[in-house]
Amino acid sequence: MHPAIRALEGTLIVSCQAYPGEPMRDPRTMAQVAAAVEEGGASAVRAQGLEDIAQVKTAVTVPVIGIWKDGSEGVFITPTLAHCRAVIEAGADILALDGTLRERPDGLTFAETLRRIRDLTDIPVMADCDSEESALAAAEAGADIIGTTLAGYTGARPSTEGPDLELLSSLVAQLPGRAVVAEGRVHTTAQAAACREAGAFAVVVGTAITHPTSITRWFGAAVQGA
Ligand SMILES: CC(=O)N[C@H](C=O)[C@@H](O)[C@H](O)[C@H](O)COP(=O)(O)O
Repeated sequence: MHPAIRALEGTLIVSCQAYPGEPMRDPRTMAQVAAAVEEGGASAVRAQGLEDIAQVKTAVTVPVIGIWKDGSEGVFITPTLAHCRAVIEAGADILALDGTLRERPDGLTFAETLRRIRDLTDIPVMADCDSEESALAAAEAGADIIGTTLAGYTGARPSTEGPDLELLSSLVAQLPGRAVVAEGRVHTTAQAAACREAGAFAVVVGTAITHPTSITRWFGAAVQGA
């Protein structure tokens, strides 16, 4: 296992993202958020977009997992080899990309994309998967981190209330010694602990830590519903 990945075992990774048109959508803001979660003990941060990656890199000492979301439908998380190259050039320490079996805009498979990335650099790669099939294929192709990031977002798996623990447990059992990371809908500390109990190598939390609009809505609904 890559030493940078080994260091993440048993830790919390925090995703720092703001969405198009939102008040916090500013690379400087995301860099401050990233610095704040580092102070809280995040072992790595996940940043979206080339400017955010570059700014976040200046604000933290922990590894930056870089993605580039292009669009919001189909394959949109670092969807092509060109996006991968740009994320690497922006300074990401770990490259994350769509790890599903869906057709990609440039026609390459995940495995072909990974092979081309390996020709360029040996930085670790995280596959954002949506199912058992895609995760096993990404592992076979040599991804350093297998994430459950897209489970519940592509139709391959139902969207569970919290993290997809069934998928997580199954991957942990089938991929011993590999970094199977829980990501997606981890909204409470209990759910984060449940992911570790299910064998997650590490846990990524985004919305519940770094997206105040969503968190406010959750609390607002609780207050109004009480
Ligand atoms: C499906 C998709 O586009 N997921 C994205 C991936 O980077 C982000 O929007 C999520 O916030 C991230 O995965 C963390 O998940 P959560 O915010 O649920 O803790």
